[in-house]
Amino acid sequence: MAFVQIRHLTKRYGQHRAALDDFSLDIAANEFVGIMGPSGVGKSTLLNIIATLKKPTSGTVFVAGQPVTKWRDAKAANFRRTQLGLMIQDFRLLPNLTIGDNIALPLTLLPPRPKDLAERVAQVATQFSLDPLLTRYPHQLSIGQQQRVAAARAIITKPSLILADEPTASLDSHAATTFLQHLAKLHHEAHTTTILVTHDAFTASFCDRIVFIKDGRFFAAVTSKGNQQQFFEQIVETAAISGGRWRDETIN
Ligand SMILES: Nc1ncnc2c1ncn2[C@@H]1O[C@H](COP(=O)(O)OP(=O)(O)OP(=O)(O)O)[C@@H](O)[C@H]1O
Repeated sequence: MAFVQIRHLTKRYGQHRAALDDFSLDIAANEFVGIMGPSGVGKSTLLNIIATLKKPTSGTVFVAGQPVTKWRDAKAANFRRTQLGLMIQDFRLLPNLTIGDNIALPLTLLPPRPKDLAERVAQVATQFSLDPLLTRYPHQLSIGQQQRVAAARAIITKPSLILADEPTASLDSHAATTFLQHLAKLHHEAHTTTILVTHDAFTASFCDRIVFIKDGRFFAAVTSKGNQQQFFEQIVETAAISGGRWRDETIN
């Protein structure tokens, strides 16, 4: 059984055309899937529904066989806290906490405080090359470093599912590459399942499979055969035939 089963999802905002229109997809355990498509086709809506932050108009998302989109608030909140690692563009570190304390936050907000907290902070800091920065404060870090702190914070709970929405959008190409290398390495070491939304073909080339959405529906999928450059070219070609209004930097 697929780890994430997306079944006939439709989402309407008011009277507008459906943002998602009977969208279905299976994602295997330990798969690293990218969701791509032109602006406004429903990518963020899809991720927010999987994250239980938005309710679908109809359809269901199952995670590990559980109908998470049917759950009420408290159960959904518990799912987000214990199972999900959310990486979003607007990551908000707390300015008055050190980097170490920011990373530890998901484990210190509610008691009990894990006995191995320091080890866990050290471990995720190493995964994102943040070891020398743990006693600094957010304003002393570059945006790329801050984004890696947010990623470390997202994975310290050992989530089974990582959802990332344009996590490299505010980074320059060097910082974005570093971030994606860390994410891909983490993905393969920790055996998580990752769904990443992006409009950028280079970012997408770090994934195992790319699913293209068009007008709220499945359009196409391409799978990596191991060569990142070839996969990148395949992604660019599929993006080009999918049409729509892509952001400028997608296909260059
Ligand atoms: N809260 C909302 N209220 C009304 N319409 C919305 C809302 N959120 C999204 N939409 C509309 O739903 C459609 C899909 O939006 P969504 O943000 O999911 O697309 P996207 O593919 O992530 O776009 P982008 O790449 O530009 O971020 C768009 O037409 C958008 O205007």
